[in-house]
Amino acid sequence: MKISYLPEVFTAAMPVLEKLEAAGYEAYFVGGCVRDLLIKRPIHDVDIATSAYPEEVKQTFAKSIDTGIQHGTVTVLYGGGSYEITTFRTESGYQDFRRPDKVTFVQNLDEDLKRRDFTINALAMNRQGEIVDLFDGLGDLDRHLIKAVGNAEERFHEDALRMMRAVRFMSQLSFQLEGKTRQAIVANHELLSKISVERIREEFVKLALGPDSRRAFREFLDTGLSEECPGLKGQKARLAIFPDLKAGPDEEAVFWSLIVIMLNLPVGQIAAFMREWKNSNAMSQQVKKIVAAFDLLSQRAASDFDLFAIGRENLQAALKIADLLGQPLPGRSLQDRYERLPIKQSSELTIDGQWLIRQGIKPSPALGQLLRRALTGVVEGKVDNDPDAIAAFLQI
Ligand SMILES: Nc1ccn([C@@H]2O[C@H](COP(=O)(O)OP(=O)(O)OP(=O)(O)O)[C@@H](O)[C@H]2O)c(=O)n1
Ligand SMILES: [Mg+2]
Repeated sequence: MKISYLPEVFTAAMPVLEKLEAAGYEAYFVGGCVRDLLIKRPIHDVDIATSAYPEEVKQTFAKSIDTGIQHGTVTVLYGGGSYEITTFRTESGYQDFRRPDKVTFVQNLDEDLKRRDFTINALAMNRQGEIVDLFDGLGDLDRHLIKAVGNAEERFHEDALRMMRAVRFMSQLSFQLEGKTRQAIVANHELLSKISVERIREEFVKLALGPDSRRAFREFLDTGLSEECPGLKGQKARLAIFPDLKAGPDEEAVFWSLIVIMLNLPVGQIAAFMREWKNSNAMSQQVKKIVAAFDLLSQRAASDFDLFAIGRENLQAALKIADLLGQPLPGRSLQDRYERLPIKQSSELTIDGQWLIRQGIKPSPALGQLLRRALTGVVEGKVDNDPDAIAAFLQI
């Protein structure tokens, strides 16, 4: 198979392949970029595999960075682009199910492709646009299958994260798991516990935000993978709501909030759960606010001040969650009410503490209460946002 028309990301990278070939080495585009080209997905970056050793790659180009030189990867800066160039390699050892004990460089592309995870990711393309397909990755692209290269058990023992990658690709590509690959995940799901949470999280979030996340999440539960994830052990029944959502989440904060809501976590446990997953404090704070907003809106009629305190973005996220869960909330009218609020931020209030002091109020808890009354009054439309009107309203 030969591709006649190549997108710009590839043509821009051609001189890199040419330079390596001119220096006497073999060089190919490999992995996700070739897969995405063939199924017409947007391509973010291209990866290059070569017979040149890292030192030789560095000698071929003027500018390079040792990004992962111990694994054979050099990042080359060329013609305004940046390219990861990895020496053909095979890996051996894998005592810990995540990193090869040693990387062995090999002299041909075939050996390199053999140790890759899935057939659809084990494709290479040369400078002429010819596809190298040793494991019928093209057939699996047609059949919409995620299938391990060679023996699935071996591939998952080499790197257990690949089991998460399998369900992540299901979601992103709307593919199915091939039978033996699926069986190998079921049989080996416990190996995932050896993998760092950061790496698992990255795949989990990609799964959640992919177009087919609900079906992929079902497999994440059914294969046992969820049992190896922070805070999800023994929670299959609760998480089983996810595949029945009206649609998948389209934002990370909405996704984590949904998980927290499905798990029915008390407010006090949200931060610890988010930390276990190595989420940022900012994400954790955002999720806490969205979940609190969702709880409030589900439990009682929100006042204008409630809406003000929730804020536009968290309101939208909470309403989105209610919609995905099929819990009817009067979303439109709540949003309309929010948009009609006289002010959206405390800073928009025309008075502040200093102003109250100038009116003769002493710095004290009472001053704070006055300020709060002024803010509530303005937000709820009981008084105009004007110092004179507020002074009369507060009777000062
Ligand atoms: N655990 C892994 C990770 C990666 N790879 C190989 O390395 C390539 C590049 O990896 P990566 O960029 O992580 O994944 P992509 O398949 O390119 O997917 P994405 O579009 O998310 O980058 C993969 O296609 C695959 O051939 C692998 O065999 N095993
Ligand atoms: Mg990639």
